[in-house]
Amino acid sequence: MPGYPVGHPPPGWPPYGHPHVLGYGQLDPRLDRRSRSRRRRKPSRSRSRRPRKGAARARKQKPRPPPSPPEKAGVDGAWEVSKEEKGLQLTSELAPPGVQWDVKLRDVSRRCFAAFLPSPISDARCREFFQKIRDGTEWLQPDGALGPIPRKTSWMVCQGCTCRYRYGGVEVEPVTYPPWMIELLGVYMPYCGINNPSDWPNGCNVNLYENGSHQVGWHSDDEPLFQGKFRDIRIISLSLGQPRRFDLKLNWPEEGEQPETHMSLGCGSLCTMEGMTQKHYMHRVPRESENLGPRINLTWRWVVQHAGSCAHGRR
Ligand SMILES: O=C(O)CCC(=O)C(=O)O
Ligand SMILES: [Fe+2]
Repeated sequence: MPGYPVGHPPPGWPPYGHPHVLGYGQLDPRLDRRSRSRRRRKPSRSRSRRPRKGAARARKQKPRPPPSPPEKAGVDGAWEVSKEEKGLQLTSELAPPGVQWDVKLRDVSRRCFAAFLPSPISDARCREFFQKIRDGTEWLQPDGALGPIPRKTSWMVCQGCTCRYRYGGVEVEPVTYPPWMIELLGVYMPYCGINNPSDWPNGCNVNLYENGSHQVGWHSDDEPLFQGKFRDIRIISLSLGQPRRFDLKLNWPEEGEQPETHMSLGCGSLCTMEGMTQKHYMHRVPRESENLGPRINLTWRWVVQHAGSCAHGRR
């Protein structure tokens, strides 16, 4: 698909592997900004480099404002070269006729886009998926700098990928896509114009927000695995359960620009972040009133820079 990096599943796709949860963690979101691209500190000699099974490893991190703005690369003062020049096609353009994506963020100068699709499936089906995921995931709630992170989480990958997810001083072991993930991808990818399983996302961050106090602070999904600071990428997010607010914020707003974009992500809805959004924007799910019900969110991504030790990296 022009403009999009895609995963390359191994022979034997789709994977019906056994869930294999080893560990996961992330920076304490009470710091309210979770930049995941910080340099890692040297590991202390007395500690093993590998996280122990079933647990995540976290180190103290200090919040840091975004670095100074990058140089502009486009013409006539544009931040980036144009979408047309790059051949970037948006989900709203790739989706089949009749599927009405609402492009909520259209930042042409930065080649950043975010779109929303209300639930295309029935409430009953959404509830079924919610239960399958809630009961079929070994949820982890690792410690951040100030205690347990305020949500539960898992990092899932297509069969054969062994890439850990490292961000915010935390290293997370991968879990192979369980059968319900394959089912979900089969239902939702066609709404995004992705019809061939070999083009499906090969990684997914799964979060469980048990109530309104669960949240994720400002961050961007800019880890080297996805290369979102350097090229167009697409992240597709599915929300199930309690509707929650989702905010996007410009890193380097210019005079007169609206710095924030807000959405409400309801049960069964999809939301995308496309192009260079992980370079120019941060996003978050803010804390709300405690008595809100549970929500599950899946953010599908394409791992394009596999670890040297990963079989996918060696092919
Ligand atoms: O829950 C959401 O909608 C966003 C989750 C997120 O930003 C992430 O997993 O990186
Ligand atoms: Fe994110």
